[in-house]
Amino acid sequence: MHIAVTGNIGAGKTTLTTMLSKHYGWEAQFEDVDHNPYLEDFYADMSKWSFALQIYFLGSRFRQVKEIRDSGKSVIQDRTIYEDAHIFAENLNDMELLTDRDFANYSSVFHLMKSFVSAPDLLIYLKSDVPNLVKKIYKRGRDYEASISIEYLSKLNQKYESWIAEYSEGKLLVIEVDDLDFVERPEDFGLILQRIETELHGLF
Ligand SMILES: Nc1ncnc2c1ncn2[C@@H]1O[C@H](COP(=O)(O)OP(=O)(O)O)[C@@H](O)[C@H]1O
Ligand SMILES: Nc1ncnc2c1ncn2[C@H]1C[C@H](O)[C@@H](COP(=O)(O)O)O1
Repeated sequence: MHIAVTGNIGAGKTTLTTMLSKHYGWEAQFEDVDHNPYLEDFYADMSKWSFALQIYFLGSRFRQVKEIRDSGKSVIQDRTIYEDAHIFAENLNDMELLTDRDFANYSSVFHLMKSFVSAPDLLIYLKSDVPNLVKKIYKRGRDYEASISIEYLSKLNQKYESWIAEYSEGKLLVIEVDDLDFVERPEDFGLILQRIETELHGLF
């Protein structure tokens, strides 16, 4: 079984992925952030590093998808390959931080990879508004993320909303995280578990 958690920067994906992995005994796959060779440079100069970062994330995410398929285990994945292309790369192109030529080159590699990728059995979208994302990014305190602008987060949120509205690759669960505190309130975490179990009925 393949479960994926999707959502904007700071929505709580890593936190929820960790909690669900412990609760259900699913293997967790996290994003390549701490050892990412481009992320810090990207935030310092997006236009210069956007193509290199996108190719890096695409490769890293494709490797994860392959591992999930080969392992035969139940895996929960923190962010999907779809978001790299449909949210981040597209947004960078819209913002003219990724040239049309580089975006076309990137997209052709992405579409080739996508033909080898199966959608997760369940996609859990953590929906959050920009002020709450800002608070959580600040709380997490990664120095290089201090330069993330409200404009950047808002554009990403718009992309998420459009992409989720059209998502039809598999089961989808939308969780409005701003109304919940699944970290401090066990009853809120319980609500999320209930909704997951309803969606995955028959697969457990
Ligand atoms: N429901 C929540 N309640 C309180 N703090 C949260 C919650 N979800 C996430 N956080 C905190 O917000 C920050 C960002 O969360 P994280 O899981 O890293 O988000 P993401 O992986 O989506 O970027 C972390 O400091 C985390 O502890
Ligand atoms: N494809 C991506 N392009 C640009 N930035 C990305 C991409 N994937 C992840 N990121 C960034 C956003 C955050 O700064 C870190 C970690 O993501 P998070 O949503 O906090 O788990 O990587």
